[in-house]
Amino acid sequence: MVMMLLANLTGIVISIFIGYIVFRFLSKSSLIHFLKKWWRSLEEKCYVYQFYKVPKFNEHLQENQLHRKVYVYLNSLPGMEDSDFTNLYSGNKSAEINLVLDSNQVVLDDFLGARLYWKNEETSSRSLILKIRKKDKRRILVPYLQHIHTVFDDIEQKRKEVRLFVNVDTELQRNGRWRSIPFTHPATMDTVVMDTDLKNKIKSDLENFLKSKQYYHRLGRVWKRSYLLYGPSGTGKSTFIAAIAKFLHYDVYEFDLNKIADDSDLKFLMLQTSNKSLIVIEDLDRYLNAKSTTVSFPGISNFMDGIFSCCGEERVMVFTMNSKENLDPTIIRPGRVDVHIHFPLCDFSGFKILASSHLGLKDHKLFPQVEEIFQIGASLSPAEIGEIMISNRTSPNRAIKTVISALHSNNASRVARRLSGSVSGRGSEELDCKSGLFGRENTNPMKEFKNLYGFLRNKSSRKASIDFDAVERENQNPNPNPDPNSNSSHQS
Ligand SMILES: Nc1ncnc2c1ncn2[C@@H]1O[C@H](COP(=O)(O)OP(=O)(O)OP(=O)(O)O)[C@@H](O)[C@H]1O
Ligand SMILES: [Mg+2]
Repeated sequence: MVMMLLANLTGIVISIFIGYIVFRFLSKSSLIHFLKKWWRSLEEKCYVYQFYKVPKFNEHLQENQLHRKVYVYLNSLPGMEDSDFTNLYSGNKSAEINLVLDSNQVVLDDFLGARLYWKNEETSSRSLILKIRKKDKRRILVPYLQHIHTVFDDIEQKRKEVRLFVNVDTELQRNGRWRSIPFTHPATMDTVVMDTDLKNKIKSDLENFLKSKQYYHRLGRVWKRSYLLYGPSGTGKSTFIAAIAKFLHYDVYEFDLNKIADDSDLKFLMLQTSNKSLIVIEDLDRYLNAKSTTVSFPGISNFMDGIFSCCGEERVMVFTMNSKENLDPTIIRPGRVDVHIHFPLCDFSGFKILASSHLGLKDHKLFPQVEEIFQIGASLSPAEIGEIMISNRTSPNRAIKTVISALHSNNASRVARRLSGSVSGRGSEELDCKSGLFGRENTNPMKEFKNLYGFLRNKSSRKASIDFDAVERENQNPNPNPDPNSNSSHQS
């Protein structure tokens, strides 16, 4: 009995083993590929198909834009990589390789549960032929073509060179008021030192904005999103603007308010900006707090509200400030500024990120000493710490020692000022923040947020903060017909 059981068991184990070997052989050999192909062609024979032709040229021999869009779309499909045969071309950037359809190549695509077949017919008249099951046609054809348009727009946007536009004086306007150069700033979202959660929140906020066209239109709102970056000098605000531009592949229009004659000039310049662009005003606080201003307060408010953008949309506005205090709070009210992002001076975790990126150090025997001095309140801006590390990059030991002594002297002058009472006035504290010598120990972010919206979402006074208050409110009063593409719930 036992012998029989053992024999059966051995038989089962041997059959499993043989089955496994056969399966491995089939999956590695071309047989499985042929079986799949045979099954697919059998399946195809069971359905009735509809064909659509997208010719490369129209009857006037002009290029059919739809052909171009579909062609670009097809070349981007993951199915291209699985094709039996395709062309490889080098791209514009070095080391970039593109997969390009070959003549008569067939590519498969899936959309909303339907399978679509495209053939690149390069006979006398070059065309792309779409084959689609008749039963799926009515359901998916229109959304599928819209999907191709959207993907094409995205690809084009990513390919195009990002440019930086700056406005010139009214006297120099013979060639237009905007001058542009390629925007080659090396900063990216990865290189900016910032709390990782906060960075991810900002990235998904930007991505959601891009997907929310219908939602904004249904609400009758200008499709724009405004960010306020505030914090002491050298904390990465301008660098972050470059990172946003790269992330979105948007051109940057930097408005220099000092070169703008009046409100209507500001309006004129705004009308000359293009869609899908980043509108930037740096140091807005300094301009608003200055005595002589050519552009009025309502002029700037209207600009921030986006009501000037009568003819364009999809704009991201970014304003930078060293401090939100001393400002008329209406200038940064929700709707006018959607997201507030604080750029703090360095803390120990920021220091560690800088040490890792600038010196390649994950840990060091002097780190506990650095942590200790951060804990007693000393601080420097990422710009200052980064600079010390760059100039001492050949000797990480020396770099950290220099950071420690810079932190010590920062702490000593901070204590001396406190004793002499000179930090009691907020104005002088701002000045110190600009030179990067002082922390924000007197600036309570909780108070700032409460003052503005009666609301706080800040992990610690040293950590960068983001205020999604406006979005929260949208979530609390959701639109009865929310846009399926719009997703702001992640921000809560
Ligand atoms: N958070 C950061 N991440 C990465 N680099 C930073 C950061 N902060 C500062 N730096 C570096 O310090 C230098 C100055 O930064 P940046 O000009 O962005 O500061 P800022 O906040 O705009 O200052 P300001 O208020 O004076 O305009 C840049 O070279 C940048 O690379
Ligand atoms: Mg700056």
